[in-house]
Amino acid sequence: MNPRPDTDPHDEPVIAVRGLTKSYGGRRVVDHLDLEVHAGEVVGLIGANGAGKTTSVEILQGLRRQDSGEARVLGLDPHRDADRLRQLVGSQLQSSGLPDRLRVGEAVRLFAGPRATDADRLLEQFGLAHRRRYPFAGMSGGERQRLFLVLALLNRPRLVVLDELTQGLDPAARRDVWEAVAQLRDGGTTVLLVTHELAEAAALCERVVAMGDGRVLDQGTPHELVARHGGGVVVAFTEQARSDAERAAALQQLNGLPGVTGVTREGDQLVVRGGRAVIAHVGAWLLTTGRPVPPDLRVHVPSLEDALLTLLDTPTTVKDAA
Ligand SMILES: Nc1ncnc2c1ncn2[C@@H]1O[C@H](COP(=O)(O)OP(=O)(O)OP(=O)(O)O)[C@@H](O)[C@H]1O
Repeated sequence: MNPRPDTDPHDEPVIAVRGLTKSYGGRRVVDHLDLEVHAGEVVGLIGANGAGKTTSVEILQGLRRQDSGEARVLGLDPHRDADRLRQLVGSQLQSSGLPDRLRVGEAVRLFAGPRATDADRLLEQFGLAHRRRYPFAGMSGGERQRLFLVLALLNRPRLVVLDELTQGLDPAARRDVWEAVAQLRDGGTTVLLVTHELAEAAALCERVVAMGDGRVLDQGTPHELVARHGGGVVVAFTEQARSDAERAAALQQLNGLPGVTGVTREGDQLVVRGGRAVIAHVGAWLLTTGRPVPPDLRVHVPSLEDALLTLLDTPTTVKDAA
């Protein structure tokens, strides 16, 4: 990742949330949430449906009010200072829409405030310069999302909030939008990204906050979360041993390989678990012992999805609103 020149560790956080709580009809959906985002960070908020991500982000944007706890955005109160914050925060909300007949150029003029940057440059940057005269209805899903990004960035925001940016996009359009967010990240913009796409969080975010039941379950770099909760690497294959003795010897040898934390037999398969090095060592073992590469050789490297599933599986206590 590129250095973030405007990041000063002594700066007040761009987002500072302490003990944030919100209930709907007696059910607590945000439960003493603590969250900090610093200048220049790209932070991903992930979690199951109903974890409270959107509610939290809407409180930060002054669209809802918390029951208790403190939220500061750029040192301001999102509810009391909503007007000032609107100038400073660029938002792309979950169900963004524009009138069908509104053209790209018109949308940009409509949304431009006193702090607006060069819209032509932004349209160019996000590959929409040739679409200026297009109506919203005529744009593809990817183009629409890129237009929302342009509109979110138009007034030179100090924070950009993106909620389900790539929902419903095909893989190519998603890639385009990811690239656009990577440009923001590399330009030093502070981004809070709410997403279900864990590959998106892993690709774009330097820090990921996993939420469940309105609380932070854990946070860290994608790599840290995978290391803590993803479970180890698994290498599985059918061992073609000719005798019980040969099978037992194979098991013992595999158990002794560097980084191996366990070898189990599952049906005909041997399942070797451990750190990443296990992939290389099992491969080397197969070759040096003169074995052919097993046709069913399978390697599973844990992902952010594995980590989140483990985190969400961790039992939480049932709670009622106070
Ligand atoms: N206005 C509302 N009135 C009542 N319940 C609500 C309201 N808004 C949200 N909820 C409920 O609060 C819970 C948290 O919703 P929220 O949208 O914040 O979660 P989320 O993590 O963003 O979920 P998703 O990933 O599905 O968008 C959900 O159970 C939702 O149904």
